[in-house]
Amino acid sequence: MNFSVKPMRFLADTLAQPNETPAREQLLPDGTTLRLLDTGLLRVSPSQPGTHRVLISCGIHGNETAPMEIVDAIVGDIVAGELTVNNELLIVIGNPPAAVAAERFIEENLNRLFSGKHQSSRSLESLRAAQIEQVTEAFFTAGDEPRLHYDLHTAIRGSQIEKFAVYPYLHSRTWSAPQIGFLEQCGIEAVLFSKQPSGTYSYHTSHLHEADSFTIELGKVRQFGDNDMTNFSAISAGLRRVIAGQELFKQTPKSIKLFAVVEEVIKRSEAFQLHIPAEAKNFTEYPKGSLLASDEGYEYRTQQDGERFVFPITNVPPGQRAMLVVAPTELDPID
Ligand SMILES: O=C(O)CCC(=O)N[C@@H](CCC(=O)O)C(=O)O
Ligand SMILES: [Zn+2]
Repeated sequence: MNFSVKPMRFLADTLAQPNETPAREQLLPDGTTLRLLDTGLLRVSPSQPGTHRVLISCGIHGNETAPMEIVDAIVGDIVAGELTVNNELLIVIGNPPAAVAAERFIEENLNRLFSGKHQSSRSLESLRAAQIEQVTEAFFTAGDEPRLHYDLHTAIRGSQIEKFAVYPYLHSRTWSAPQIGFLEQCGIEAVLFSKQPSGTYSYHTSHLHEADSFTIELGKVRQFGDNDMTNFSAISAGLRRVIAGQELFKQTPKSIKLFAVVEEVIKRSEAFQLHIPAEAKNFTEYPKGSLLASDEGYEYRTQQDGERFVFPITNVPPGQRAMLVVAPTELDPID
């Protein structure tokens, strides 16, 4: 272990050595310890135990740069002594080689490989998913505090609702009104409730570790340096409150929009087609009976007025999700 006093530059160091960053440790004057476990995997421990164990991840898709810049600014402030850490923290930059290549992934989509789905291949992303699962398990099982996971992303398309969260499928657990209230304070305008298990990182931590977990979409994908960081002040401030132990999760949701996923459209074959304009934005609304997607022996037509599409994509292997269809839901998270 290298105990060098050279201050950590988390994102720059990660991108400089995306396949192998030497482990190192840095002790701050207030007793906080930063331990770089491996490339893009940083554990931060306060000198006193906190109330929560907090996982913040970004760069699960390498071209989603704004989340990495948000997280890097947070780490920079911790290192500079400008943000006090009062909760155990794990920070993950998911796919550094893809970030260097400015690509969503190198061999396959990392965010389809969690919950053991990485076992069926030996791709770079499969090995990384296995490593991230191990580090996550060690982090969450090291204490009994409630577990939180915010997985930050940006979207391929523009969106009528720019900032939204995906609540992973909860099985028999119920959603957390204080968490949705917190997300609303962070500038998140809508929450989508998933209806089935998936290979995403947020589903993995939610299901296996019973964390309050979310995929958080913060706007459109842009290159490093092209992000308007003022656009992320509410989420940055919220995450900083959580890290500093100042967030009490007392806020109930007020006007955040809620959507249920009514259909997860899977690409079945190379005949798969989307029937939506290339420039149409996420959350575009369609009347009942509209054809949104077709494939061999399959059509998806909207089942009710007001259904909207999210994350449409044709360029995925057969068997993978090609689109979500969502509809406003009556669920009242304040109950
Ligand atoms: O814009 C897109 O099409 C994809 C943006 C993105 O990466 N979204 C996540 C959502 C994960 C979830 O459903 O929780 C993904 O597709 O992995
Ligand atoms: Zn993403």
